[in-house]
Amino acid sequence: MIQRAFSAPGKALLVGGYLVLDQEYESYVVALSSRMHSVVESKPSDEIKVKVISSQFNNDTWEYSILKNSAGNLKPLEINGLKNPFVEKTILNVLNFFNAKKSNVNYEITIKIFSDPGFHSENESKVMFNGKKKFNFHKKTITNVPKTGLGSSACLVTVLTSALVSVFLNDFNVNNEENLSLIHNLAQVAHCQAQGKVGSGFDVAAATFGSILYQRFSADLINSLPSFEDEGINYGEHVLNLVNNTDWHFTHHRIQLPKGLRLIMGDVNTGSETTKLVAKVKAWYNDNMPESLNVYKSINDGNSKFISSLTIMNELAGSNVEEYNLILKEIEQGEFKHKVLTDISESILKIRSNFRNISKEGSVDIEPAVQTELLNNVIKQRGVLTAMIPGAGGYDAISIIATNDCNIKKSSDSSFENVTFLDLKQENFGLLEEETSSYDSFT
Ligand SMILES: Nc1ncnc2c1ncn2[C@@H]1O[C@H](COP(=O)(O)OP(=O)(O)O)[C@@H](O)[C@H]1O
Ligand SMILES: C[C@@](O)(CCOP(=O)(O)OP(=O)(O)O)CC(=O)O
Repeated sequence: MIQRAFSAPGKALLVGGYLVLDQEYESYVVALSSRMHSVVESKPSDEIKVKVISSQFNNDTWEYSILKNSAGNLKPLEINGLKNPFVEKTILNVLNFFNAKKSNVNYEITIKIFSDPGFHSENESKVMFNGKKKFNFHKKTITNVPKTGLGSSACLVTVLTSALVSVFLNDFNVNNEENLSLIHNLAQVAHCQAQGKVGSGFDVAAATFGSILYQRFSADLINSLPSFEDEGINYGEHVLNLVNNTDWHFTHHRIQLPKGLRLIMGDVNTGSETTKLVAKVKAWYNDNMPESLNVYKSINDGNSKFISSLTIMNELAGSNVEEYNLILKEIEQGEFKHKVLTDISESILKIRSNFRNISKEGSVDIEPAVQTELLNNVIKQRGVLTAMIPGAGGYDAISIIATNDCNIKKSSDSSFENVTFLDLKQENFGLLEEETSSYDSFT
């Protein structure tokens, strides 16, 4: 019996919301310290069986036997009729990929999934700690526990893909770029199919590669895959070709917040539906061409200035410690004189004001008035460099970049009453291999 374990981080899109859906624009994606985990056990067998257990959610279990159709494709069938499209599409793509590679896929595989507290509401959950890791156990099934918006499905698909790949690829190594790219490509395909749409994929990219500057792949890559059910199609061959032999032309440059700064995430708790927001913004964009293109260009100018200013800060932290410490002091004192600080703060204000215009013109709550008021109060606090609504915006969350010593979390300001500051930090790395013993005693 072989055992291995993997983990992948959640995400926050600090700049690049909506624009990242277009291949032309660059976005700044931060990986977060909340991780999803998979622990995989496998043994050779006469038939393929895959069991996925998510014991934190009322012992949710999905058990698949595999059917071979007339074209030789492998189709997972949940034996109790239970549905988890993310699990099913992951199994389907990984199995058919390795089947097309002529690898032996005859294994009995059991994968346990664990998810760090940040992904779901902690209400009514019971905390279990085994001395190494802490997980919340809920009385409800996964679909009935409210999410916080860190991208649970992308992390699930990424760690599940890694668990399965590690069974079929003996020397699978998360530090090998080629292996990482295999996980990324397979996970993007499965995630898009399970979601029923091709999003920008920044969440799967962050789960795999960590904090990155991200520019998307072309949606056509995934849209051009034939349907699994198409007659006479060898689906695995197509996946193999797409995943292994196609250049995806996407960017994932590693980034890191400048030294002395940290990310604070505030959960606002009401929630918004990304799909509806995206549909409204697309409608606004198309109805308002060519002015809408100018608005996007203006947002992109803000995004680029934000990104290049953080690069300048990172460089200064290495090359001129004295000047850098003065910059940090200016943030602490709330008096921005250095150009890099005024550039960062102005770039985010510019992005926000453009999104407020889109919100008004397109009747879409990207930065609703309550969030504007909240962010305006946040950026007045000492130690705060800037703050924004991450991702699609709406009523979900706010992100704050602040100094390590900033104590906004302890502020008694009544405008922060409805904000829950999450116990999270920025994380550099994406997919990691973990010690299997870290999960001992969790069932
Ligand atoms: N810990 C988990 N165990 C099993 N399935 C999970 C887990 N976390 C997420 N999922 C799957 O992902 C789905 C949520 O995906 P989605 O609605 O896209 O939310 P998110 O924005 O968090 O990715 C769940 O309904 C379930 O199918
Ligand atoms: C609008 C977007 O560009 C960003 C959405 O970011 P969120 O972090 O809000 O995402 P979800 O987890 O999917 O709700 C859509 C996209 O890039 O797919």
